[in-house]
Amino acid sequence: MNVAVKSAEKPKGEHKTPQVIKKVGVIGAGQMGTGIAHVIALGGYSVALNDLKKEKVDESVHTIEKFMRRQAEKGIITEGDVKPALKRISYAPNFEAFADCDLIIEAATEDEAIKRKIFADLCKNLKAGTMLATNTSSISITRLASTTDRPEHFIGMHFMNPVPLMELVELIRGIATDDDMFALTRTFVESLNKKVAVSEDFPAFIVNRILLPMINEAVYTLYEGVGTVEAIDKAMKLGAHHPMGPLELADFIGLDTCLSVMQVLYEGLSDSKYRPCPLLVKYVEAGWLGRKTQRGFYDYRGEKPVPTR
Ligand SMILES: CC(=O)CC(=O)SCCNC(=O)CCNC(=O)[C@H](O)C(C)(C)COP(=O)(O)OP(=O)(O)OC[C@H]1O[C@@H](n2cnc3c(N)ncnc32)[C@H](O)[C@@H]1OP(=O)(O)O
Ligand SMILES: NC(=O)C1=CN([C@@H]2O[C@H](COP(=O)(O)OP(=O)(O)OC[C@H]3O[C@@H](n4cnc5c(N)ncnc54)[C@H](OP(=O)(O)O)[C@@H]3O)[C@@H](O)[C@H]2O)C=CC1
Repeated sequence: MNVAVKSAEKPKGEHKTPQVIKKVGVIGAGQMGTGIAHVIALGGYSVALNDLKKEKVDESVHTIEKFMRRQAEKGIITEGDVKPALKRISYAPNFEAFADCDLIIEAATEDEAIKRKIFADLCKNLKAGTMLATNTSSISITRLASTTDRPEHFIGMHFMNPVPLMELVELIRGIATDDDMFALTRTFVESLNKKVAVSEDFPAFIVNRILLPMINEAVYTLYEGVGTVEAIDKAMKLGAHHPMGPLELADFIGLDTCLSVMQVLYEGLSDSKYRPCPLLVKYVEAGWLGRKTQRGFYDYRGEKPVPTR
């Protein structure tokens, strides 16, 4: 489905918001870029998926196919939806491949330097009306927008993990994001059957301002010996009805991402309550990043996950 909204006539020379989104570029084929490409392709849009290595994109498309077939088996989508959706996903070997995109969603590593470099390199390859979005969990939209030639057409579009199952997308306007852009991206997100929550552009927005300090507190609970990994996750699943324990969730998100978000909160709000737990730092420094490296608070290399502490 292509999304169109009436956009007010722009004075000549300004970047004109395109009135129709047909093709979307996605930068980063990790767990989030993979999920974002999945739902956008199913939404009827063409998707150009880029990562540093082609193998990552190949792996991503394989994962998308696996989960789409599962969704079809369960009747969430039809068998007939799968092939056309997969056909709409192409490999973007470089940013030139985004020249005909109407929207680019950046979903690379949660590292401001990486994101700034991506946006600085990206814009010269794009047509005037192409809009930009970032899936960042926490970093200032206003600051990232300032690295581009189109801050008025830049927005935070924060999908939740796992993207195909989570209904929410947080929309975060930078100080310059214009009304047309906001309206168009809201319509686009809703065309993916997602629900929007609007956050102001402050560190970690709404979800992660609340969720990540809870996860960090769970790591402190482990660090101080209040409970074991197993006890902490069991307590919160059975005691607070969380679908995943906080440490299991941290492994699912990625401990590097969790640490990055806590650092953004700590630096951005200058409050010691956001100090990342030293044990979280240790796990990241060890390269034990959770599911994506097969080891974090749990070891995933065997039959079932085994606590590592
Ligand atoms: C840093 C940030 O910004 C962090 C954020 O994203 S904030 C949001 C963080 N995320 C959460 O809090 C998620 C918490 N966890 C949950 O809600 C649930 O455990 C869950 C939705 C992830 C899984 O649901 P579940 O009921 O436990 O069952 P589960 O079996 O794991 O998955 C249900 C189905 O979804 C499918 N599924 C799982 N992951 C999938 C994926 N990535 N893509 C597509 N389908 C998927 C599976 O196929 C599964 O079906 P089958 O088992 O029949 O194949
Ligand atoms: N994980 C989560 O639960 C959620 C994460 N987010 C956000 O989404 C973004 C991605 O997170 P996630 O998918 O978990 O991270 P991953 O580490 O799973 O994936 C990031 C991908 O981006 C690639 N990458 C790094 N630099 C570049 C570049 N310059 N150009 C293209 N690709 C690049 C990485 O490659 P390589 O590994 O080779 O460096 C990796 O494949 C982050 O901003 C994160 O905060 C948002 C919601 C939830």
